[in-house]
Amino acid sequence: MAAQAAISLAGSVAAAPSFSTSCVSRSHGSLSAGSKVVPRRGLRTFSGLKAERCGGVSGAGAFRGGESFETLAASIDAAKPAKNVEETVRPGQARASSYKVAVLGAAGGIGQPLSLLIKMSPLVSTLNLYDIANVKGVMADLSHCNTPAQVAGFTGPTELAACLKDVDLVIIPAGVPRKPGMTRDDLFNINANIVKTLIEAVADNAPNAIINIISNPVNSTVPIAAEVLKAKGVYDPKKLFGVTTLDVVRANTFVAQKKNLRLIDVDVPVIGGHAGITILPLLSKTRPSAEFTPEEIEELTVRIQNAGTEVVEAKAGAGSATLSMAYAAARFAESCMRALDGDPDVFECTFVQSELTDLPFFASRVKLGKKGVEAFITDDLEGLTEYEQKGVDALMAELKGSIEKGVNFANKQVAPA
Ligand SMILES: NC(=O)C1=CN([C@@H]2O[C@H](COP(=O)(O)OP(=O)(O)OC[C@H]3O[C@@H](n4cnc5c(N)ncnc54)[C@H](O)[C@@H]3O)[C@@H](O)[C@H]2O)C=CC1
Ligand SMILES: O=C([O-])CC(=O)C(=O)O
Repeated sequence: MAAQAAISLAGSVAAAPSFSTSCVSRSHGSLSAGSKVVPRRGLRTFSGLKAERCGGVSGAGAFRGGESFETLAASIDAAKPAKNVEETVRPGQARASSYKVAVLGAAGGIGQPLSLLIKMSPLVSTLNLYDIANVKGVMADLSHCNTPAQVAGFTGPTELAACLKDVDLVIIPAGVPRKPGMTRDDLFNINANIVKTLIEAVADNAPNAIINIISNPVNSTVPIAAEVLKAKGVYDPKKLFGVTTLDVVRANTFVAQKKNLRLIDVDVPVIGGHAGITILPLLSKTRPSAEFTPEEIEELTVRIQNAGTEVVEAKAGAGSATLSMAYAAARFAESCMRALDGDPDVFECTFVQSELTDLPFFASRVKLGKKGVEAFITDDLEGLTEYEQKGVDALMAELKGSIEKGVNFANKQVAPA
């Protein structure tokens, strides 16, 4: 395992107003058309998703349609459109930065709103949508938005390679969602195969891409992906991410509500994994600092751990979180692209290969850089309260089992390289 850099927030990093919350606060934290744009160090915010580096796009959010042609043109890839591409604006001159993104499972409950949010990002030049069905309609629909990203649709396994060719970022929300009464692990049998097949194609066609895995159970699908990539000889642990951003988004929301804080100011790190008790919010590390009674800690922790189930039950058989997940995944994708783009202040909690605990994978706050994970933030795990330490101790066995289940599944299926 490669040695991992670790950063203490007490050091230089701490001085930077760098956490997701501060980024959100600078960008006003909402998608409302009335959001103001707050320039910072010459960079620009965009659409409430914390995209502070917008590749030459002027401050106005592109989704509002008020931007100039020059503004749009500056962030369009001047390269020839790929197969199935429908241009939404005329190609312009060189852009400062833009990325090619693929969403696998793009026609689904998460995939559609996520693709819309990605389409709104001025960091994106090309948006490739893949699903086993219904992509053409989603592509036609999205391609009418007058934002710079060029949309292309790809349907079924024969078009998967073309979808993935040379992409910088692959986001995977493909797979079945829960129904009431199910655990995330109940999705394993179907989703493990889906993720394995998709990651094989990623390894073959976009071996250098950053990979964001949303498909559940994340605690197992990420280890599966790692094993598949290893077998293909292209595993880079710094570039494989399980998306746990929704846990942070929920923690921030619930804490702000409980403590009557400005929603966009709150930042709560969430560590461990992404299922039940493996989701562990560190309320003692809340920023701005807040006091909680033991009852509040118990209530908030349990609510954050069960928030996915709260949505599954409210949807009563119609699926699980889609809109909040799309928001969270778009935020994480933006963070990855900002980091690729050289923004030095990008921090997110995410489920990654890690040496912070005895487990091979663990969700924690990391610093993202041009090559993926740049450093692990060790401060969050230091000085835990007794309640939090008990939470860590309690989650280890379940998380270990889920990781091993994924690894065993993958190793039964993939031939060594
Ligand atoms: N990481 C997280 O925080 C969260 C994860 N999820 C997970 O995300 C996944 C997707 O959820 P939804 O979008 O609500 O489900 P959905 O059923 O609405 O959409 C899934 C999409 O995946 C597609 N799909 C199925 N097999 C595929 C394959 N082999 N290749 C490409 N696409 C394929 C389907 O056609 C469908 O369009 C579920 O596993 C769910 O549990 C959901 C919420 C939060
Ligand atoms: O609960 C689910 O099945 C979907 C999910 O991961 C979440 O909403 O956190």
